[in-house]
Amino acid sequence: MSIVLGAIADDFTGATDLANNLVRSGMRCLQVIGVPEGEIALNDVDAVVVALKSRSCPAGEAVEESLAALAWLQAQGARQSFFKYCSTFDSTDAGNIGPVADALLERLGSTQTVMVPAFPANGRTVYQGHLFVGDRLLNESGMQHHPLNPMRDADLVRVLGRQTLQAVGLAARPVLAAGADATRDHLRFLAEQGVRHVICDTLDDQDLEVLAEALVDYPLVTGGSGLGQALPEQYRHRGWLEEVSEPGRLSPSAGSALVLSGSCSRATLGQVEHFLTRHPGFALNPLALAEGETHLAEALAFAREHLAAGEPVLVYASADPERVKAAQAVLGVERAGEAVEQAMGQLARTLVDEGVGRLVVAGGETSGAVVSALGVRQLRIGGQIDPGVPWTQTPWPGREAPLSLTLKSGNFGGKDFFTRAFTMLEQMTSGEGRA
Ligand SMILES: Nc1ncnc2c1ncn2[C@@H]1O[C@H](COP(=O)(O)OP(=O)(O)O)[C@@H](O)[C@H]1O
Ligand SMILES: O=C(O)[C@@H](O)C(=O)COP(=O)(O)O
Repeated sequence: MSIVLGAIADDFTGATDLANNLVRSGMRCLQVIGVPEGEIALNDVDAVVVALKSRSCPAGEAVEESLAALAWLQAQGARQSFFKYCSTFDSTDAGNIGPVADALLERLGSTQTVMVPAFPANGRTVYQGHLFVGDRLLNESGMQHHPLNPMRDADLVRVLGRQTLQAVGLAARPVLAAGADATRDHLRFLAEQGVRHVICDTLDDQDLEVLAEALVDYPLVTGGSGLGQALPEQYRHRGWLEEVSEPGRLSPSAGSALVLSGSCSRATLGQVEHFLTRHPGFALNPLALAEGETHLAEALAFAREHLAAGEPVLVYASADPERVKAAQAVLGVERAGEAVEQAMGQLARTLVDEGVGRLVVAGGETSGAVVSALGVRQLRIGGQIDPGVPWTQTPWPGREAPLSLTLKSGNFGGKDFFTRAFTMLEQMTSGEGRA
């Protein structure tokens, strides 16, 4: 059976975010980790999201992996391709959004794509090409301190212009306000001028609907998960989707509850603080991790003791910008990040093997490290905890219950996310309050 949408996500939390919105809009969606090596069963699947860890790697690698994902998705008959990146446009002047979008367009033999990072439900909007997080410009939102890709410019036409040699244009709000036909005309006009990448303003869900209608025939669209919320309705109009009930049903969960947090984003820092007022937590220090095995062994011992007592436990490296800078000053940006990511991967592997069955991971890169260490290949998408963050499940060898896993984008989720996630899983899997 052919799929309708083939998506390539540049990180794992972003992939579940997109998959979550597709499921909520009625698509049957499978998330795979990396490009599948062989055949996989795609009966009753409308969309596949291939999760890559290509946001912060060298641009050449990101291009190569994204093209491999595209080839696989096309082999599954995808009618439309979607390159998913962060709603805060996480990238640097070296890429990877520009180089990957250029390569995908070229491979698809297409001349234009759009950039729609907005996710209004989570406060990400674009006006006159400028990205806002809530009421702040991107470069004043906290994202200017991101450990790997500090976002110091909110003007996306300018940001993308530094990542590609191709012409970058804008579809501004007045065009969208005039409707889908006017938007299509504007895009065509820009294409005639040789504009390959069009940054699209988006203030609300209605703008996303206009964009989805104007873009349903584009071979490639790019952006955040907001567009993923609006496209399924257009596929339905075309008769490409069957009506399904409960696309996001989960199985009963079991096992102890662990939170691993490597995100230093503002929302996560608040969630860590909130969790620590109620439950135990161990703070990982990247400098101590780089010195040898002792610090990690202490973290493991701490987690084991509290998990054995039946408590949910948090292990976190999340720290404010000053502490992140201090660690980076000694180890360098990459080594500091790697030290934390490696530790998170080892903690996850060991503790899941020992009986953790419900795991929340905060941070995109961190989730990539954890999911890779666990060797997870596919995720079934369940109900939503907060916008952009669903519970997911994957079979776990030797256990009847699957491993329940949440990959939380750094900046998503309410203050009580870490505690509420476990309560909501209970409700979702016992049949009450399914999202
Ligand atoms: N205390 C710290 N010092 C330096 N780097 C850190 C620290 N804690 C986490 N990191 C690194 O910061 C990066 C955070 O990125 P990520 O997990 O994608 O979070 P987010 O989703 O907020 O972007 C990871 O590479 C992580 O290992
Ligand atoms: O679009 C988004 O904001 C998210 O889906 C996403 O990609 C977040 O990435 P991280 O904050 O790095 O988890």
